[in-house]
Amino acid sequence: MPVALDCAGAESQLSHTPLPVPAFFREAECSFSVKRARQPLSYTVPPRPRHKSTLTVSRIFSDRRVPPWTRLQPRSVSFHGLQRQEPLLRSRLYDASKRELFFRQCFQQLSRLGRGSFGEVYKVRCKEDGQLYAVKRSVEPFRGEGDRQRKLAEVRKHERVGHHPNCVSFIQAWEERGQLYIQTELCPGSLLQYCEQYGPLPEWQVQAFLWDLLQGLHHLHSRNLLHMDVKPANIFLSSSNVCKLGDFGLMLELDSGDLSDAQEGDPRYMAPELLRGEYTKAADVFSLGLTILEIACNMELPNGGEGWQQLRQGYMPPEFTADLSSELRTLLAMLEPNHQLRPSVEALLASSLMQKTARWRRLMLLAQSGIQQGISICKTLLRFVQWLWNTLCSPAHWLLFWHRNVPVTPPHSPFPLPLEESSLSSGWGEEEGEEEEESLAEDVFELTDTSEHPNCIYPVDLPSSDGQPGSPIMNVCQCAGSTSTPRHLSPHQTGSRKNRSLVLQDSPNLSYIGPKSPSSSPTSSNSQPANSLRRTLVFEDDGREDEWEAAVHECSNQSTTFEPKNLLSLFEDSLASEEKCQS
Ligand SMILES: Nc1ncnc2c1ncn2[C@@H]1O[C@H](COP(=O)(O)OP(=O)(O)OP(=O)(O)O)[C@@H](O)[C@H]1O
Ligand SMILES: [Mg+2]
Ligand SMILES: [Mg+2]
Repeated sequence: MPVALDCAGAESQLSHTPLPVPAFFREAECSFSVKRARQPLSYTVPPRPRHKSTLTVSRIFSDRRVPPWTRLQPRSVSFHGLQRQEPLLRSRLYDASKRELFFRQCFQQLSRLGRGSFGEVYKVRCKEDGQLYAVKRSVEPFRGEGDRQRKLAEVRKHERVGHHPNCVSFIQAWEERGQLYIQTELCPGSLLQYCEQYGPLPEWQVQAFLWDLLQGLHHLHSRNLLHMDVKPANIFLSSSNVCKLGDFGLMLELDSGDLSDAQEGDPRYMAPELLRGEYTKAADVFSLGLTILEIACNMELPNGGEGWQQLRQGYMPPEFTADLSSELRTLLAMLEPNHQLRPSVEALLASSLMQKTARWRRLMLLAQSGIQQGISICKTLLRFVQWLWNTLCSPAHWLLFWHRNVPVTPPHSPFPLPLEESSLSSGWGEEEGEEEEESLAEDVFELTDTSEHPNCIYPVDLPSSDGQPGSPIMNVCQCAGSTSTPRHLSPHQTGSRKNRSLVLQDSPNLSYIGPKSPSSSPTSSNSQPANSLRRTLVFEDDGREDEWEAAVHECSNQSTTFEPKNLLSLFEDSLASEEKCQS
């Protein structure tokens, strides 16, 4: 029969077609993957806040009223007390008559730490107290009052958090020319960066971090606050490796009763019930559970799809979790799909594993702080001894120097020089020098540090008696805004403070015109007054002595720790004494 034949033909055709294999839930493990080396962890920028009420812009009937946020003076932003205060920001370093921003007048910008959806974060040094801080500055000026209020809300939330060792501390906030600045404690890095460097983390460290974070969450939850964006990028590490919750931009205040502005954080860490609009403390517990799974198992968390669904249905891929201890796996009940059955922060802290961790973690932190204090005491003592040595030895050195009437130059001197390298830094000691070195490499701001002038030339050492070219004569560093920039700075000269200091003779742009070459004997330059040493340098290509003079003058005026004139006069005196000796 034709029909039967047709059917048979169709059947034979179909038999060659591969049948689709049903993808069973448990077999879809390929949705999970191990983190790829050097690929940033699950860092994604959360969605931008919804813009509900941007001001209407009419070109015909423009609103001529000046919005309050464009007021020139910086205003403190604080929500403490019943009424929002808006006093003028004060600092003894701030001069309102200058056009320069408060941020620039009172802080030295060292580097950019990161950028989020709200703003850019800078590592800064407060010029008033000399301490390092992080300052988050909103990228765009306020678009209107609604936008401004939304941004200012982060300040209110941060203020509500208060101080806790496991939360990033808020210092102050202010607005100026339509931009918001939030100054917080500086943390050396985030958990995201730490895992990129050291991941996968050993279990003892995961347990320690979990305990820290539970402490931080307990503090928030006890104040009816939901973080809503717990993830490695928003967890910061202190210098003693204590985890701190940060970035409170999406935080929800449960007692405010208004959850209309609630936003979900990063979808990778999002609790399933948030899709249904159920905002509870359990959502933070779920995000923390995923964070722990990620850092303990080196697992790339899915952004969506099958793997995303599985993790929210109580399935944990055994090939990732097999190596975890049974105690930690029990704590991963944080990933319970039903938020009502999910353990609370208090229950987790009461677990035997966390109780055990609490004991040794407290001891470890105590020991760490003891060691740190010991080190800082040793450093202070060392500095004191160094200072004592310099004070006691320097006069002896100079007495010897005068007695022998021999022009001993600093590089050949058997005594330590009173002028140390640190005196060229901004004056915050050795560690700070190192910090700046690291930060300047990725600087994004115009540097406003007056003690450091790129492109300015400082005499730092006297030429050696033999006038060998190896003797350091000048220290050249880069200067913002100066026209005297050496044009062909090699990358290693621009890279760091130490590398930016280079011997003048090696500079392609500078040469001697007075004592023609560095190898000429010092006696030949005796007739030249020491002050004219300044004039012995010109830029080879265009000989802009005036600009150079001006730059040197400006730098020597602004530098507080370094006095080139003293050294030059010393040099002059030594030459004179040598001349006398020879005659
Ligand atoms: N206190 C701090 N110490 C050190 N680095 C910080 C600090 N605060 C922020 N950062 C860095 O800046 C980045 C962005 O900061 P933050 O997450 O607070 O900004 P955001 O604009 O709110 O970002 P998001 O898009 O996550 O909301 C962080 O990922 C981190 O690298
Ligand atoms: Mg963030
Ligand atoms: Mg944020």
